[in-house]
Amino acid sequence: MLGHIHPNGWMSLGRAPFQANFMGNPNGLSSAIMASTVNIEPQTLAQKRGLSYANTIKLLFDEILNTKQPADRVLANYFREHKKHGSKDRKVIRESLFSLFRWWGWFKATGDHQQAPQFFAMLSASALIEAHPWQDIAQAWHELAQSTVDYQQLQSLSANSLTDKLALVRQQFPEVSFELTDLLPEWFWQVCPIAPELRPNLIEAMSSRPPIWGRAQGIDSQSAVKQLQVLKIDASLSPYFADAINLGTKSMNFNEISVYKEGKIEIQDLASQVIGQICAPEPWQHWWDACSGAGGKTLQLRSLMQTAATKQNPLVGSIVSSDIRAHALEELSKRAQRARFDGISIARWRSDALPVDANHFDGVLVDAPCSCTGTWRRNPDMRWLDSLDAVTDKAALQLDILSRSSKAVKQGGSLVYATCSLSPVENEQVVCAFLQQHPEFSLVPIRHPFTGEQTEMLTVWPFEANTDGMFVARMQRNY
Ligand SMILES: C[S@@+](CC[C@H](N)C(=O)[O-])C[C@H]1O[C@@H](n2cnc3c(N)ncnc32)[C@H](O)[C@@H]1O
Repeated sequence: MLGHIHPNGWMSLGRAPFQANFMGNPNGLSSAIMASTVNIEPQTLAQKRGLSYANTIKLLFDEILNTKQPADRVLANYFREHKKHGSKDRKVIRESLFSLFRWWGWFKATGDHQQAPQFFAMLSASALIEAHPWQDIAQAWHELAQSTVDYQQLQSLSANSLTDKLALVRQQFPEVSFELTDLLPEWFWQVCPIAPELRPNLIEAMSSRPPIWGRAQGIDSQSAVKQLQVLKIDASLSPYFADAINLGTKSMNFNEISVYKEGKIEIQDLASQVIGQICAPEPWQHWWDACSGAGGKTLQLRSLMQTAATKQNPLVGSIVSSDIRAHALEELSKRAQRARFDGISIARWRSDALPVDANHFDGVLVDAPCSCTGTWRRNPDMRWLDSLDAVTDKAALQLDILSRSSKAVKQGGSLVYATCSLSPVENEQVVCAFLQQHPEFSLVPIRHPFTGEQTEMLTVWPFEANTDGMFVARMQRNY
């Protein structure tokens, strides 16, 4: 039986000139996509491999766009079901897929990606823009795209800065007009009114991956860095916080790293570490992490308390961690055990009623659920899967969680509100609405740890120290 050839060049399975090797049965993915292959006869080994990769990436790319499920999740499911992909295959598939989303703001203007040559052109452009090491595959994609643009010439262009990348994409698709602002969705600019002169910095940061940031706990950061360097991990100290460690940009399996397995380092973005630093808990204080999730900030708070403890100022304080998700709290317990932290207890939110005592805590941290626009650098697909609602639909919940949690703060205590959103809708506006309804609280000025600037509410921009984006405001209960 002959396969059905679509006019766009992708072809349902059957007898095809070349049938891409799907390397297994992609259970859970849409069968229409699963069946797609391409009606192009590859000539070289690189083209055959390029075609095979392209089919897998196309299948995943469409699945993510169609179902709006995060790329990370779709990819994890796919690899769980397709064990025969080696680590190199996984890397090419993963990095290429993420690149497509990172540059989708440009690529979507280049034509219909359902057309096979168009999809190959996007893949080769993304590999060139990001200078991926598999240039033989990138060249094969360029050949399969049947582009008339000279590949060697494209390859000779620099791709270091975002302006270089823009020049490169303009060369590859001379008939299309591209702008830097296209790289983030139009609706984002409506809810993130950053000063126009800072826009290019923000776009550049959002179009690249930040390094992996870690935090030393119960170990001196210098000795943690040394142990990591022995394992050939590109680790270095950060100029901002004594416990922060830059782990470089290469992905690694932390479960093979002893300092991690022993709980001596935790993975935590540097912007997220700002929140614990702003909380600055004293060893004798009692803190409540009201939206603790799996405990990234609980562990940081405990570590900071431990580090600050002295004979005169002993570690007698505690942390209570709460979330609505039981599974996240279980994960938190495991992480606390791994770090051998005591003084942390769990109180799950089971209803709107406070799961802890009112008027009790020296400090309450509300790391509220939000749109997560500040983490788009690590999840470039989310900017295209979400819409304006992702930013505008949570303000009422955020204000509600903040108001309910504030009841646990004792007089003279601190209330810290944080999000990983870059929008005032989820940040300043929520804090202002809260302060209007709660005159017993007032803002406490804070110092930006990266810029030194004094401010009342702080947005950590991804371009300041190569991090995610975060927001934080610290308040005090006066009566
Ligand atoms: C930004 S995440 C917290 C991340 C965490 N603090 C960390 O550092 O890893 C927000 C958390 O709020 C929780 N959450 C959502 N709705 C909530 C609610 N109504 N009350 C309490 N927590 C809620 C979510 O389950 C999620 O874990």
